[in-house]
Amino acid sequence: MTGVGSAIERARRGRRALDEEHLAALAALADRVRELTEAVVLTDVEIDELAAVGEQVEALTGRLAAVRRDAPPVARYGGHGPLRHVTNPVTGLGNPLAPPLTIEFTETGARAGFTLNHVYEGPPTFVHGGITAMILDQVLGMAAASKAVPGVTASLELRYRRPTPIGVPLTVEAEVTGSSGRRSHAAGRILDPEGLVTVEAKALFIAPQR
Ligand SMILES: CCCCCCCCCCCCCCCC(=O)SCCNC(=O)CCNC(=O)[C@H](O)C(C)(C)COP(=O)(O)OP(=O)(O)OC[C@H]1O[C@@H](n2cnc3c(N)ncnc32)[C@H](O)[C@@H]1OP(=O)(O)O
Repeated sequence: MTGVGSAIERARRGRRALDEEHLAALAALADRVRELTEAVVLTDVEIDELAAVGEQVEALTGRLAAVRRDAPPVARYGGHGPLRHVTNPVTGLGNPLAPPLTIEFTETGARAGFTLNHVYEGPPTFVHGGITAMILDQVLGMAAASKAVPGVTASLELRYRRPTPIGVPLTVEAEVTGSSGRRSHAAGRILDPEGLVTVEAKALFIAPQR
């Protein structure tokens, strides 16, 4: 077996699934680490306190790393449905880097409401463009996977129309615009609280060959 498709399938099959209780505990830990990350970004404590907290965090990292998996786990959310990648950097409940977004499927695609804090800041008071690109890639990809053919991103085109603000409710939405064979096309956008488009995206997803 060669090719990206079989590599993805082999990797998924080899991952150990978490039960609901374990997933809930991992998600709670990831939430605490999100709070820690925001506290690091905004802290104004003295240098000695920074060093002291750093030592404590190092000790906690050692406790978690004491028993390691070879690769991140998968789980069925709510104990049913498909195996999900619980450490996806956009939606993963178990990944502190993920905001995380809860994506709903719509008639034509997918959408999510979310708010980003200063951890995701690029230009002062605005979201980093790489972060909005990552979110759009994921949501367009999920729209394509649910309404057309699941695939990896072959191209992603972005238009940054206005800055995306930090700390306010945002919406991301995507719809499938076409599909043929192994290819799915999707379009989407991020909207600010007034409904103004901040970033527009178009993407092509291709189902990898086995
Ligand atoms: C088991 C499956 C699971 C899949 C998973 C599902 C996940 C459920 C959704 C979750 C949502 C995730 C959303 C985030 C998804 C990432 O972030 S994926 C990570 C980023 N992307 C990558 O790493 C992809 C890297 N690239 C590749 O692996 C390969 O280039 C690809 C895209 C699989 C294509 O390779 P290939 O199958 O060998 O392609 P090839 O036969 O050359 O081309 C096929 C056709 O597409 C066209 N094409 C290829 N590339 C392009 C392009 N960039 N632009 C235009 N046309 C192109 C070709 O011209 C060709 O057309 P035809 O000749 O058929 O008319």
